[in-house]
Amino acid sequence: MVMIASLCSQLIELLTPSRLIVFAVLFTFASFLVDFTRKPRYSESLPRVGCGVDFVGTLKNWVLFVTRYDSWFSEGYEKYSKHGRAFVVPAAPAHPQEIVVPRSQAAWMLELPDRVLSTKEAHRDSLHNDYQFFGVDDQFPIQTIHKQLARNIIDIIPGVQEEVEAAIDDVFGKDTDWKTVNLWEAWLGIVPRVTNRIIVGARLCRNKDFLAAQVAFADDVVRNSILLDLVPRVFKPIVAPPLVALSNYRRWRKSYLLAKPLLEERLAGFERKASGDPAYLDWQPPEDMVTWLIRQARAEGLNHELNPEMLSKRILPVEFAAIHTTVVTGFNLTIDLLSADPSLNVLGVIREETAGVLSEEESPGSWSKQGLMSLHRTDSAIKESMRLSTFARGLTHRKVVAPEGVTNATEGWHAPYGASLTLDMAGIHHDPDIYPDPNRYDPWRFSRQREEIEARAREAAERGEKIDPDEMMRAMRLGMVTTSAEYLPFSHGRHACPGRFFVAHELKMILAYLVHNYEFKPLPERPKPVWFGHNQIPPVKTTIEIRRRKGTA
Ligand code: HEM
Repeated sequence: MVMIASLCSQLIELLTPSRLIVFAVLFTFASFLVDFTRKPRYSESLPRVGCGVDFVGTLKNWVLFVTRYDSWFSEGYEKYSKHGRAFVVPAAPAHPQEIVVPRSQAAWMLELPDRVLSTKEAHRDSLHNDYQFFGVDDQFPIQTIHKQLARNIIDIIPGVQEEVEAAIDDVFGKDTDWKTVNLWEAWLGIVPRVTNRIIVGARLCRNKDFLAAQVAFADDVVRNSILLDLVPRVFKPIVAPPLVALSNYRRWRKSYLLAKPLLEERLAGFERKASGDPAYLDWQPPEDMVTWLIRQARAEGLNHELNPEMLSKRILPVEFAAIHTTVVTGFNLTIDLLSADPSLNVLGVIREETAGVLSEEESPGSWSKQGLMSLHRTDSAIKESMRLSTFARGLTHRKVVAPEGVTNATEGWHAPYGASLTLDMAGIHHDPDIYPDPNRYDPWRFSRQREEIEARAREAAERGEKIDPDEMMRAMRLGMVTTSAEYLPFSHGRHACPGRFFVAHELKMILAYLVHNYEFKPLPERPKPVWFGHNQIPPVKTTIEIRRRKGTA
């Protein structure tokens, strides 16, 4: 006993604060090394960018990843991707390095089945889903959006238009004097509300506390992902739970309590209608994601899905996928439009096009799907901004989940289980061989091509001829919702964003309402974003000068 006590006191004497610090640093370093040895190893034949693969090079890569990631990609794009070769780019310390697949092999990558290359597992690793979304699998709500959103788009347009107009009036006001507005905050005032119109419906989408909790949850997911990327894998089960409990859990709980009455009411409505309650025979639930989730769970007999708590957790991944992506897209679009070449009169052209179509709608002033789809120039201005102003280096990530790995037959390299594959969206979008003058915002880049093909078709028709059907097909494929290996903001292939049809309508309605009801002062130059690892931090302090047009209030 005496011996143990004396050993303990000797130990305590040894543990000075400086020794404790050294011990913590060594332990963290050793953990990174253990992580490193467990990471997938790539073929020697794959070229690499960054500071090298030896010990010192790896350490440098981990540190410089934050500031050099974008330039490493650019270097690799020029040296390898443009020549149809894959290359390896360093990643954050806790992640395997990424194999950047060239555009010429995008089809190969995207057509491999999910049991070989998984989107779900790639997102799970990058967002640390198991911790951040409370271990609730995200595939059920993702399937709901895939199956239901595009199918219901015609029915949701009137509600979305109503919400767009009310949100913009609230954010920018009806005062006809010039005022200065923070642009990021403005988009945060519009998008979460409009998006939630299709997630939780008209009542809750206007509840400011509910929206604030959802936005804060999404912010926390992003921040925690960045932090957890820097933590060695062995520490994650220790670090992640308190981090998530302190932030994500609190936000979710707040949004859950606010949504609970609505969710209970909706669940009861379905129950009572199904049980033949006479008061509910004519009851029709609003078409929103809550309804779609309940319908899908009932159809599949998934009773554990049918409670308010689960429903409120199910909407979290969709809120996350939908809100910040749309906010940053709308934000970039506004600064691209306001810093565009004034001689193009972009806002004037959009005003003219949207006014023309809106006045010819079956119910003038109310958008229809057909009307929105015929806004070719407005579509082009948005699409061009999404091409130019990429907010991440790439958005298409896949993880190798086949135990035997995957072999690329074209080049002969092998990617083992756990390897990470990605497409270089920013490299492709800024390649002059694909998009001439790629760094210029050319709002009519896509509509010009469409109009040229349509003009040729008209001239051919006048001569009693037809143009090549492939040409007409090409014109139809120039819209912003058509994805391809050359246009990747919504990714491409079977996991391409299922929200893009809604986003296209939403952004066009927002833009139309803004240009009809407000005037803007141009920006002298486009504010610049900053790269942080694979993401861009938008210039969120940007302000714009805006005033309500007289006679529109
Ligand atoms: C401008 C706004 C948006 C952009 C740029 C965007 C982009 C993307 C991208 C790049 C992906 C990844 C696809 C892949 O891994 O291959 C994705 C997935 C997804 N997005 Fe969007 N998104 C936007 C808005 C939305 C909205 C509004 C919703 C829902 C209302 C939504 C729902 C989803 C879902 C559910 C997935 C997962 C698809 C799957 O894994 O199969 N997104 N989005």
